[in-house]
Amino acid sequence: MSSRFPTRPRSRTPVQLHQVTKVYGRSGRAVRALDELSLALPAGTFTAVMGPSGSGKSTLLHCAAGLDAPTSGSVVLADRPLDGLTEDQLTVLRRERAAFVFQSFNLMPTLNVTQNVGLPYVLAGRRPDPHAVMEAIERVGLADRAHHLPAELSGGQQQRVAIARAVAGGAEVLFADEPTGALDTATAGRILALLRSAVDETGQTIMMTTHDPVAASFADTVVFLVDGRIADHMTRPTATQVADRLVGLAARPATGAR
Ligand SMILES: Nc1ncnc2c1ncn2[C@@H]1O[C@H](COP(=O)(O)OP(=O)(O)OP(=O)(O)O)[C@@H](O)[C@H]1O
Repeated sequence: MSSRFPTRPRSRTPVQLHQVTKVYGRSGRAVRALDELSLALPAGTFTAVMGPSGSGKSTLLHCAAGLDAPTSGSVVLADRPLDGLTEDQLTVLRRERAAFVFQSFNLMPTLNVTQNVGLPYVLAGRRPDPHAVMEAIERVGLADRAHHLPAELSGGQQQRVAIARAVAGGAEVLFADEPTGALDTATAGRILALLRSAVDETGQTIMMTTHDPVAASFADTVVFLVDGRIADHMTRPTATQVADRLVGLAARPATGAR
């Protein structure tokens, strides 16, 4: 897949967060979703973010992707500090350097599957590469739905279109929030293998939240959040090790290790 995509100069550390705190709400009702969290993702790596419900996983992804602004601290995406960028500049940066697989799928309802997957090319002012688009659609198992509209697909199928689009577009960084949450085990395995190959074959950098130790085992590194802080890291994880670590974390308070 890689050879057909336009190559751009890539960052060596495309995602960087420095002492990021995110507080929602005010005074008595304030929630500290991220607490002075620092993290750097090297190019061409796959990182899974895990932790209990409410530990800050989605907030971390949103802040790292420039979809939400931290209360304090700084975020650098593809070598651009996000602080001080206008909303228009942020939109262009996200469009040119990042791709998103979020639970709100953001598929264009009037475009069919093929057109949705080719959309990053159109937004970048290029003609979609039909081979790359079709290959991505085949790899998420939707070749027989290529001309269907999103409304004619199940939720899990729509999610797979979003994944095909993110991979086919060749974005430098792919942010995925529970990308396999709505999928059966076999389809999830297929999608995770596709994400893994996007890292190994095209050098994409992936940051993915998940509750599933099997999904996390496809990553190079797992970051465990507790109360908005990084409580632990694991490299070259196996599903069993991840599951054991989650049980261990649930049994103790956050260490505050960062
Ligand atoms: N817009 C918001 N306004 C107020 N509080 C919020 C908002 N978004 C998130 N929070 C709070 O911030 C904390 C972290 O939420 P976040 O969605 O990042 O957690 P999560 O780890 O992704 O959870 P889950 O696994 O349940 O999806 C939670 O306590 C949540 O209630």
